[in-house]
Amino acid sequence: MAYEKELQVAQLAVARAAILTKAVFHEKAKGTVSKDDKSPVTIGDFGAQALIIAAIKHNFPSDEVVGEEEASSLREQKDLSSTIWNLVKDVKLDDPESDALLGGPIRSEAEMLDIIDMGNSAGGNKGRIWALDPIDGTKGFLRGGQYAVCLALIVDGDVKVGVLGCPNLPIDDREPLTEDMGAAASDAEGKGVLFSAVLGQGATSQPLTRRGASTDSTGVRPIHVSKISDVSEAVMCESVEPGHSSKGDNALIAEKLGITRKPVQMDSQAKYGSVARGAGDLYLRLPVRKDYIEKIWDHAAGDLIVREAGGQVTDVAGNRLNFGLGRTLTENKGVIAAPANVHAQVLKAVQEVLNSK
Ligand SMILES: Nc1ncnc2c1ncn2[C@@H]1O[C@H](COP(=O)(O)O)[C@@H](O)[C@H]1OP(=O)(O)O
Ligand SMILES: [Mg+2]
Ligand SMILES: [Mg+2]
Ligand SMILES: [Mg+2]
Repeated sequence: MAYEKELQVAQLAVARAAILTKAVFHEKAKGTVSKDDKSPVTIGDFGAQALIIAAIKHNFPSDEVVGEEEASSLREQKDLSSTIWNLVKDVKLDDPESDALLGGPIRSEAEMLDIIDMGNSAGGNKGRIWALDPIDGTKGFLRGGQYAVCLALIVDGDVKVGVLGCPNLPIDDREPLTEDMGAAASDAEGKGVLFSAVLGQGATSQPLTRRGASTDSTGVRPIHVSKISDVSEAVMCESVEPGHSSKGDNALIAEKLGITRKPVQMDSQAKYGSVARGAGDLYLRLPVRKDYIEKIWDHAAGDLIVREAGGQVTDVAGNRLNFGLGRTLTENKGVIAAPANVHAQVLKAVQEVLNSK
């Protein structure tokens, strides 16, 4: 099968990075610093980026990576850098065979910083480029909500492989979303799911932990978007952060579609995963600020996983997301993810609301 090795490496790399993010999730001090754009980054984000890029470069040395984080602030803050190194150097998968496939441990703190900076590809529509968000939903991660470790392989501008590790979502695909899902999340028993897709091969879910090359049963299940026919019964997913997408527009769209259930708010691409397995029906992300351009690492894996599960993903104009234009989605505004049979109806309602403003 095409992209078999890429999928295996991506799944194991995300699972290994999630061991680190889960450890940081339970710590009070998460080593948070503020980036130039005022958004937070933690020791978990840096550590996960190092582990995942190391695994990619070990297996596919000439591939490029568009990663969210960079190491410049760490080179100036020795304490922070050594805290991250102390976490990174000890992380390994249960299964030695799988660990070896990822190239084993990173050798030194200096090498770790250089690896983090290998996420500096400019992106584009030529060649093999991985899009990496080591922790998507950092604000949720800090708040104790949902977050996701996100990795996708883009070849000549087209997403071919997508993997989302969601440590705080239920393993069970059938568990309904609850209104407080995004608020007090945990990674206790029964939590932690890994969503995956390869273009043309469908989408799956499986438990995020206790997996590896020698595990007999990895519990891989095919997933599908919901079979909703009456859109008024839809469960809508949206961001927690009011600055990331317009809740006011979502409320007007819901009203137009006759949706009466309150939207489920959760951070990160966990929303794409939830729609892909039919736990939620719709994911709407309408811009708040006209000047914000979405980043490819915030959407590449989720876009493929939803489409391979039978959904459709477009921007507010009805165009597919274009991942071949660099590090950002310069041609797209907003995101609408929905089962294919209701997407047109939802898009129409979105456009009516936006045009009436
Ligand atoms: N103004 C904005 N509009 C839309 N998305 C944003 C905005 N500011 C930050 N983001 C990004 O939204 C993502 C989280 O989305 P959600 O709220 O749905 O979980 C984060 O990756 C975050 O980027 P960053 O990682 O730089 O904070
Ligand atoms: Mg993100
Ligand atoms: Mg991030
Ligand atoms: Mg961030």
